Amino acid sequence: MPAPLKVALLGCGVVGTQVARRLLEHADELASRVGTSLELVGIAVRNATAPREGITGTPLADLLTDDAEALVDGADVVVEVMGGIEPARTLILRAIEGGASVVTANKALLAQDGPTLYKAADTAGVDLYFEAAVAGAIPIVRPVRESLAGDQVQRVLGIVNGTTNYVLDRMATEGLELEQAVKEAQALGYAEADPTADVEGYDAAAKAAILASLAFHTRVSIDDVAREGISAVTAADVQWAQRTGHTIKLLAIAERNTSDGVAGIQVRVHPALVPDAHPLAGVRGAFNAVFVEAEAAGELMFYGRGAGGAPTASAILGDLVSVARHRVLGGRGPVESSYAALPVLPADAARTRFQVRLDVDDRPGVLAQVAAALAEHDVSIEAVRQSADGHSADGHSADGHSADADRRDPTDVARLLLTTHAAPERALAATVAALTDLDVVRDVVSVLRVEGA
Ligand SMILES: NC(=O)c1ccc[n+]([C@@H]2O[C@H](COP(=O)([O-])OP(=O)(O)OC[C@H]3O[C@@H](n4cnc5c(N)ncnc54)[C@H](O)[C@@H]3O)[C@@H](O)[C@H]2O)c1
Ligand SMILES: N[C@@H](CCO)C(=O)O
Ligand code: NA
Repeated sequence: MPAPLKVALLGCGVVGTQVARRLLEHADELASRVGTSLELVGIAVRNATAPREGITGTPLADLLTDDAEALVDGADVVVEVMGGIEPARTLILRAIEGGASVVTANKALLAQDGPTLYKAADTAGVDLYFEAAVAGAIPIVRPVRESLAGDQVQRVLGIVNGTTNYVLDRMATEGLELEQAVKEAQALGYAEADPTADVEGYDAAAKAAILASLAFHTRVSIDDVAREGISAVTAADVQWAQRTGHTIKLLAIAERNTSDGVAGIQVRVHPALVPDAHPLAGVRGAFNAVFVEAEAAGELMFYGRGAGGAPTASAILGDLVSVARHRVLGGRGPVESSYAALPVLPADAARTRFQVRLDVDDRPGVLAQVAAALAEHDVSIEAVRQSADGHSADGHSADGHSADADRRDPTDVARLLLTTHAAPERALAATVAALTDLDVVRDVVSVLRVEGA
């Protein structure tokens, strides 16, 4: 057998602990798969003497060090699971320049500065692998980067944040308001104490940028992603979605599109109504799924656990075996593919269907005025549903935050639910402004995009 490969682990938190344990527990099998043994030479942490569950009292404790730089120097493979931009970026670049291959789970860094890492890896002739950075355990980076390398991806629709999927699922199944569901997610350890990165869609936007770069052979950074989180989604939105045969999901969307004659791509993250018949609607709890539409392959769906120590470690160790095999047998994995350099089109040019809920005066001619406002902006109505007095059939208030409407005589209020045909986002924004200005419209209660239809 060739000489053992020296593996340096940066970070020993949720993911790092599981990577270290599995490296130790499955050492013999991993050696057989790689063609030589993987020797964990050290684990860099902030405080090497602090007690750690799963590490203290095991042989792994002796490997802890707070000198990450010294650990990186001399390693054959560096596994970065510390997270954050710095010092992760500097350490990864140091590893690459020293000739080590790198495996990272760091979506934030890749979405902000991926090209710098790719370029360094290319110059040094080493591998940069990152399966764990998108949708944890689910193989999606490799399928898009390799299995679909001969196809033309048209669209990627992903549920790539487990925390928000759990929150929306609890709102749908238990009728919880967002705040209660987020508290539950925190109690279960899905959401952080500060849930902003998940709830406001930043985590999903980083993953969307990475997926879009791979799918469309184009550099896409997190700054190119139009982002809207789930903080405005109410229990009433979720109930109305259910009544119309939809489920609300936070989607990461990357698609080919044309705007003003320019062919490019659009990348966005926002809550959307997904028809119950679509496979993404059935993704429950904290699970993730990525739905890919490709020219020749057709529709594909990748499903599984997008987070958690052991599932994420599975993706890391798969990458580790791959890059280690390259060091044993020669050769390299894929390098950055950004030849297409497609323009990232403005977010307001995206074409989608919309569902708009309105409280209007319940009297003759109102529907005609509403329809005229849509027609004026070239937005075509697919369906209209009306319920009198703003209350749902089951007798509960269907809105919950329209204080103005509640103060008026409820008998002269009608709730309209309009579904549009596909329309450009900017036309819809203009339509909503026009509807808000109409005297007969009391409140535009919610506007939600419909995807996957
Ligand atoms: N937790 C998940 O389910 C999950 C899923 C997919 C990807 N990821 C990614 O994996 C990475 C790690 O996530 P985690 O949940 O294990 O994080 P964590 O906070 O549990 O662990 C981070 C570890 O890195 C160490 N660390 C941080 N800064 C350091 C520094 N400056 N010097 C030395 N050590 C330092 C900490 O001591 C800790 O051991 C992140 O990039 C995250 O986005 C996590
Ligand atoms: N916080 C992420 C997991 C790490 O990407 C999620 O909820 O899916
Ligand atoms: Na993955």
